[in-house]
Formats: sequence, C-alpha cells, structure tokens
Amino acid sequence: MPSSASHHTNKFIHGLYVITDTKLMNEENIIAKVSQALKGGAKIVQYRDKVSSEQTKLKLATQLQQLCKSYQAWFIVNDDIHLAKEVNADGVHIGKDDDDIYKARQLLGDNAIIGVSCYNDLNRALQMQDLGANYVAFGRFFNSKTKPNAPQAALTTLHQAKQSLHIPIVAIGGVTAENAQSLIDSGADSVAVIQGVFAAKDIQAESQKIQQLFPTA
Ligand SMILES: Cc1ncc(COP(=O)(O)OP(=O)(O)O)c(N)n1
Ligand SMILES: Cc1ncsc1CCOP(=O)(O)O
Ligand SMILES: [Mg+2]
Repeated sequence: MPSSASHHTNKFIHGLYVITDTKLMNEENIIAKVSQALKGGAKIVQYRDKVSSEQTKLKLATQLQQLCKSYQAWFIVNDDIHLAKEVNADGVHIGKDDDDIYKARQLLGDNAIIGVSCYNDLNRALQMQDLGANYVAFGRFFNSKTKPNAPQAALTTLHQAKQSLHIPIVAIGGVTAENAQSLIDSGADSVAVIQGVFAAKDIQAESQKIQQLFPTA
C-alpha cells in the first residue's frame, strides 16, 4: 500500500475497517486500542466522536493520524470535513446529515478519500459514484448495539451493488468475525466494525480473525 493518499486509488479500500467509539474507549486508551486493531491487520481507521470537545477531537485525531501512518493504514474522519483537513487525514466519511460530497471534495482536494453512507439505497450509491465518491457504505446489515436504529440493509443490495458499481463497497452494522464472511461473499470489499472489534477481550485477535477472511491481492 502506498504511504500517502496522493498515490491513492480506489482498489486500496479493502479489508478490515475499524471505527472508534466513545463508549468503548476514552482519551487514555484510544491509541492503545486502535494500535491493537492495527497490529491485528486493520487497513482503515475511522475516528468517530460525537461527544468530545473540539480541542480533544483535534488532539486525538492528530494522534490517530500519526499512528495510522506508521502502520500504512488509511485514516478517515467521520462527519467533520474541517477536522479532516486540519489533521491532514486521508479522507472523510459523510452521511445524509453531514456536509455534501461537493463541499468535502472542494475542501479536501482530489486526493482525499471520500466515503459516503448509502444505507440500503443503490441509486444513491450510483449517484455518489458519479459525483466522485471513493467508496460507498451500505448498512446496517445486522443488529447494531452502537446504532440500533440505523436503517436495515439487505444482502441482495450488496450483490446488486457489486454488479453495478466500480468503486469499493463497505458493509457496516453488527459485523463480527462470525458473520463477516457472508458480507464478503455478497460483494463487500471491506467491513466496517465497532463492537465486533473494540468490545472484544482480545482486540488484536478479533481483528486478525476478520482481516484473515479477505482474499489477499
Ligand atoms: C464506513 C461507515 N459507514 C457508514 C457510516 C455511517 O455514517 P452516517 O450515516 O453519517 O452516520 P454516523 O456514523 O455519522 O452516525 C460510517 N460512519 N462509516
Ligand atoms: C455508524 C453505523 N452506521 C450504520 S450501523 C453503524 C454502527 C456500527 O457499529 P457496530 O459495528 O458496533 O454495529
Ligand atoms: Mg455522519
């Protein structure tokens, strides 16, 4: 994998994508926990924090960016395009309530990875692909403790997405080492996980179990 986003191509969104959570980690242990996931083989890390102060978010995002760089993993900021810019993240993840893709691209530039939530909506994914999204995410596929009310997505949507999209596809929502294979078999290039990794006793081992499910290029 290239060490800088300037060499980024879509094919590198592949494998285990872990997302931080403010209930499962705190300022004191977030770096240790994400390090364990990276040691287990995680390829992409998203900083998702809807509660901390701007100052704390800036500090943690800066630390995570450096950590990901040392593992040659992509670092993505959730929701906040300005924070992504400020810490020189590899990219941003945006959903329907966040800044739109035009604004994100304008601020972050051509080399940024912009991922967009598409829930269970293939038409939205096709539109976002046309607008320059670097990956799309579908979900939630399973029961999610983190976001129980996220809209449900169907495995058939993944199959259809695989046939009609040329950008990478991420699957999210209640993903575990036990159910990730079904998503990969249905067309997911990557699975995004919170509880399935960070609520595990052994974060590194659980990450490894999931990452091993992906065929190596
Ligand atoms: C990889 C990935 N997929 C989906 C989401 C959800 O984004 P969004 O719909 O904006 O909801 P919040 O995460 O902001 O609550 C995601 N964050 N990452
Ligand atoms: C952010 C988000 N969007 C859809 S489900 C979800 C939460 C994923 O967390 P978990 O892996 O714990 O279900
Ligand atoms: Mg969002």
